[in-house]
Amino acid sequence: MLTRVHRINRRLPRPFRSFTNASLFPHPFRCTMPASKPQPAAHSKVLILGAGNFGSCLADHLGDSEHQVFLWSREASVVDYFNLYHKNLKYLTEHSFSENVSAVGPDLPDAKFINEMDVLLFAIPTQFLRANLTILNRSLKDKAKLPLLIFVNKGIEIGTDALTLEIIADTCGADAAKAATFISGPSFAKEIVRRRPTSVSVASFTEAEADKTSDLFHQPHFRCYTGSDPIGIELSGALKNVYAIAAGMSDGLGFENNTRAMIITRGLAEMTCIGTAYGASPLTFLGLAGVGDLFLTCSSSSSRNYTVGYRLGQGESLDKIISTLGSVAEGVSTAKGVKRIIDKLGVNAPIAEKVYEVLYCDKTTASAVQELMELPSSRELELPPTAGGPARQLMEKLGAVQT
Ligand SMILES: NC(=O)c1ccc[n+]([C@@H]2O[C@H](COP(=O)([O-])OP(=O)(O)OC[C@H]3O[C@@H](n4cnc5c(N)ncnc54)[C@H](O)[C@@H]3O)[C@@H](O)[C@H]2O)c1
Ligand SMILES: O=P(O)(O)OC[C@H](O)CO
Repeated sequence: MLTRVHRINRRLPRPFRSFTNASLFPHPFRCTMPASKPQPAAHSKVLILGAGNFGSCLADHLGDSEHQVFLWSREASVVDYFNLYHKNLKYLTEHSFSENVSAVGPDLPDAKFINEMDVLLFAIPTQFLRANLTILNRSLKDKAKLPLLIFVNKGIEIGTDALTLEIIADTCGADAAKAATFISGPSFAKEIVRRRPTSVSVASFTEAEADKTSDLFHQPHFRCYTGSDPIGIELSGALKNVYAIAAGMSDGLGFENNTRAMIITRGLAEMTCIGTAYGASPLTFLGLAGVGDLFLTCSSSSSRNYTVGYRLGQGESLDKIISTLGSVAEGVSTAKGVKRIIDKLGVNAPIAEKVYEVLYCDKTTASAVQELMELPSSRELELPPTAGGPARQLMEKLGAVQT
């Protein structure tokens, strides 16, 4: 049954198989050649780095699809407990994991182990990715035969304002970044382990790599839609976290449905303007990773970013919220990078600005909302006239040739 779904997908004409913006918004950097070693038809060996909520749920999903999955945790207690009970000591604690998943760690696996893998999947929060990739790169000797590289984090690095593509290029080289694939979209871990119908965007500059990732993950309860705008997909995932904080703040202050709908819709307009000025396709923000994930996280207390905002709106301090959340809320650190990016691009993004001011400039949530509501009237939808500076710089760093 599952294999049949894959076959049907592969037979469809290309326009129906994948969402690609190439004709409308030609990305001059698309690569068509496969870059990672050939993937086995079944029983791939997958190393998932990061045994938090999302790494664990994806390990379970791939284990259920008969892949051989190794889940790396940097905590010895999590590794031992998992291998004894097939449960995660800290995250999704009620769930019994697939027998095809075993835990490894706390040290990062050695070069021999890494090179036996068909797939490396990174589910590490953005701020810790650079350090881990730097160590791991020492094991990736043969750059012509890399494992398939998949990234699921949704954030912007503090200090550098780097997207994950740039972190990969800095640590593992331009070819690894061009081959990297990104999964993003409305996907709460706790629903994926219960096999609730879910869909995600999968993007890479290298079409064949996005197809491989889609093939690996696609199941009747977990649909993948491929695309070729990884910059837009990355920005979507990072930015929606900031707007989820704003929506949570509004609810925490006691505002109701009209206000949340306003934040979601104006948030989408801001995200699209920021992305377009950055050099992404505006259409990407209408996909699962954009508006899909924005809807999800702005309207559910299951979202950690929404929860941070809600508790701020209720009057709790950021320090207390972070120290008791028990899990990462990427929007808190990402708000810093977003503020610098919008300043540099000269994009009007008042909601993102106010979130930054509440988090880092001691502005109260009530005055942030009041200031937003007192802004003069403006045109509703206007994309920035110039596009692409940061994306062009990033692609120059990748040494990507025009095709
Ligand atoms: N939870 C979700 O539903 C979900 C869905 C999609 C994407 N994501 C994204 O996936 C990423 C991970 O999120 P999560 O929900 O698994 O977070 P989490 O808070 O549940 O887990 C974080 C994991 O990172 C590990 N970690 C912390 N510091 C580390 C370090 N210095 N080096 C290596 N590992 C370290 C922790 O041990 C833990 O295993 C985030 O970018 C998040 O935005 C999460
Ligand atoms: O809990 P959040 O806010 O980090 O959201 C998790 C995922 O990004 C939802 O797609």
